[in-house]
Amino acid sequence: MPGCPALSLLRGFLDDATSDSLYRRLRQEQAWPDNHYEVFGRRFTLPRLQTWHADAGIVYSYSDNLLVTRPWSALLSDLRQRVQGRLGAAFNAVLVNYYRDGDDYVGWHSDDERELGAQPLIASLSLGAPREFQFRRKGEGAAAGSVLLESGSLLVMEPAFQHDWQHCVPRVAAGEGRINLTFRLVLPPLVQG
Ligand SMILES: O=C(O)CCC(=O)C(=O)O
Ligand SMILES: [Fe+2]
Repeated sequence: MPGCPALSLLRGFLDDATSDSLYRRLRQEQAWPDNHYEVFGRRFTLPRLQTWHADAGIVYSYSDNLLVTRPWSALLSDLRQRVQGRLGAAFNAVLVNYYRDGDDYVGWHSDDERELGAQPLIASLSLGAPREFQFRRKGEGAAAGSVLLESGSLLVMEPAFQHDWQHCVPRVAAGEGRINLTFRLVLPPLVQG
């Protein structure tokens, strides 16, 4: 992708009708939790709704601190199959983000928790309203570039992306609802580096 060799975008990974119906079903079926959390005795509000689903036995510090691990629904399993089939990669967990409107966002971060290992491949499926995804090199202040994530697109974050770059989905005026699913492979404790 222009501006970032560690990102590639598969536009139209799912067609519009499929993406639209998946967005509606997920929005209804996910049993979204409240976005107020207490971590280490401090309350905070997450600026979006989230659910975390993983294979049995998977332990992830991020989810431990914040989220209950849920099983895979039939719908989520089906999406995992499709993404795995397309990329020829295995995933054992998915973080589902629901941006209710343009006020919901995710700030600058890398998905570089140690449970993902040194070479984390992360596949990110977007459904619903398009949102801008920005990226910058670690240690730099300004975005180096951005990409519009449209419904049905699959953004592939190559391993180097989490190592060298940060990303965010900023607030936007008058934005509509969007759901994003990031498929991850959480490594068992013994092989964490
Ligand atoms: O919503 C997106 O496109 C990105 C979500 C994200 O960065 C994450 O879940 O770690
Ligand atoms: Fe992320």
